[in-house]
Amino acid sequence: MNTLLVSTIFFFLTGFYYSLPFILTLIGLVFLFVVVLLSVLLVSYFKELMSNDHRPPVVGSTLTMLIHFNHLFDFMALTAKKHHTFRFITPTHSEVYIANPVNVEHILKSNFQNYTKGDFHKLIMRDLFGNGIFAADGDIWRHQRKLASFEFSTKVLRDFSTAVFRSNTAKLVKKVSELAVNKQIISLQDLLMKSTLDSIFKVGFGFDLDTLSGSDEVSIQFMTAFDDSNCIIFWRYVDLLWRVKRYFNIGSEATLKKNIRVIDNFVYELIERKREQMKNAKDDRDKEDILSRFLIESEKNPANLTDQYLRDISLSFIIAGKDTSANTLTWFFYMLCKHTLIQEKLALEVKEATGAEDRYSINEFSLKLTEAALDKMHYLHAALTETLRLYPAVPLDGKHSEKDDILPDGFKIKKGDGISYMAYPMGRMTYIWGEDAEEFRPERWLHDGVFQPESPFKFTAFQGGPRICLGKEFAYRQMKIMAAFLVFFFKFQLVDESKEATYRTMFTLHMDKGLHLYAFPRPKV
Ligand code: HEM
Repeated sequence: MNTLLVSTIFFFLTGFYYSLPFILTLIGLVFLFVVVLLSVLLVSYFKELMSNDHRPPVVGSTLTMLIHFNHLFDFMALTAKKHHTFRFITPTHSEVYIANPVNVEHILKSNFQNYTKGDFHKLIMRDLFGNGIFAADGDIWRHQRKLASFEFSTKVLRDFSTAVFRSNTAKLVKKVSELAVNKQIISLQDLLMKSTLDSIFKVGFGFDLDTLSGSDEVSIQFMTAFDDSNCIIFWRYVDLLWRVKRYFNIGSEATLKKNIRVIDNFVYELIERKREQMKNAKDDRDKEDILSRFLIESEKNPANLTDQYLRDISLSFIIAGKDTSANTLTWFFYMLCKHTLIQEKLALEVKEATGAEDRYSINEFSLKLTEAALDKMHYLHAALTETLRLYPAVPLDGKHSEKDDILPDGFKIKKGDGISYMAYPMGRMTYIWGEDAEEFRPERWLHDGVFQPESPFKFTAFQGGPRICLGKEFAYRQMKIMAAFLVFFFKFQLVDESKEATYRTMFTLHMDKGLHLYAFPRPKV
């Protein structure tokens, strides 16, 4: 395609093939095409703008989102304080945003069948996610949901993943310890991302990646390509020209294509390696990792579980398991540095629940961090949940309306509208959480010291209804193990206490430029 473009420009510039009248006619035709296209878009824009018969108020267009892109979730929060339901107009349809829990329950549960991922989201996500569960509807979604639900409910996976979390967190503690002893700055988000990637690889695919040690160049390349793709794919929501750029393979789309090649090579090789490993160990087929189980399934049903489909499923697990938990823990430690009393309270709870003594080594502590001890840590559970209320790992979540509908608050939804519930803004609404909505206060989740869950349509970090997150329990277990280890061994302090952290706008709530801390080993007696 690039060759065609270059030769066309060359011919234009040299006039080698075309005469002047021909070129002028061609330019005229292109101009006419652009004018017709713009007119069609403008007409549909104004038609949408005028259709305010019980339609949610219009607060802007794609251009508004583009202008506020770098602080998009805060801009949405500010808008949601004025309007609980509102919309933006894009050249092709309206994008409705909702913050009212009753509306959220309606789209996620009561009228679930009307609110799908839809072609608009699927088209944007397809290059990275393919037919993976995050970008799937209907039978494809049901198939993966069924397979994955079964996996997540097995005791084998539970025991195996707990062991993996413990051993990978022990490695993380050693790494932080080395940096702390030398009084070096710790880039915690980076370390957390590497540690959760190592864990999801072991649990998902049965391989040791060890990105934490930084020795595996290929996996670091994969991780970078993956993070950048996540950003570029999200950028497509405000980039009206992404399809043109993709067609001509230029700009961000050319970068995305390169990144996806890196990702694909990595994942296909992984599938191949796993197949080889399983062939060589025919008698040992009772594997704990998720990919082995999907591969066994694919042998029974090769037409349905192709390599491409296995790639899509595998990638969905990586994105689900890596970014969400690591990002949440990053904001959690940021909050602990801002609220040192809470940090101390947590360290005390971990000590009491495990019965561990200050002088314990990493291995001794690990043995004490049993399931029963984790279950006793209500304050830790509340602090992680409070982090997710204010900094949900998935800050906005988009659906598509299949038919005309009316929301419980009376606003009309048209067939083809996009509709997103806003987890990040919702955490900041006084009409949902009370006057102290913007304060970090784990106590709001406790009654007599016992954690009290909230409705998933009010606390939307894990979504709700039939598509509620499948990894919720898995994620809490991992985050509790990692947090308990780290607060038991270290006290954390921000390198620059005057700076307010912010996010990089993408699918997951990634802290912009990372989290830089000092860690001080807790005194050993
Ligand atoms: C703090 C951690 C996590 C948060 C906040 C979180 C949040 C979410 C959210 C908001 C969704 C809905 C996404 C959508 O449909 O657009 C989701 C779906 C999902 N999550 Fe999680 N997640 C977390 C961790 C995990 C982990 C560790 C796993 C698995 C290893 C996981 C597996 C899944 C799967 C498979 C779905 C798709 C469910 C479906 O569409 O039926 N999640 N998660």
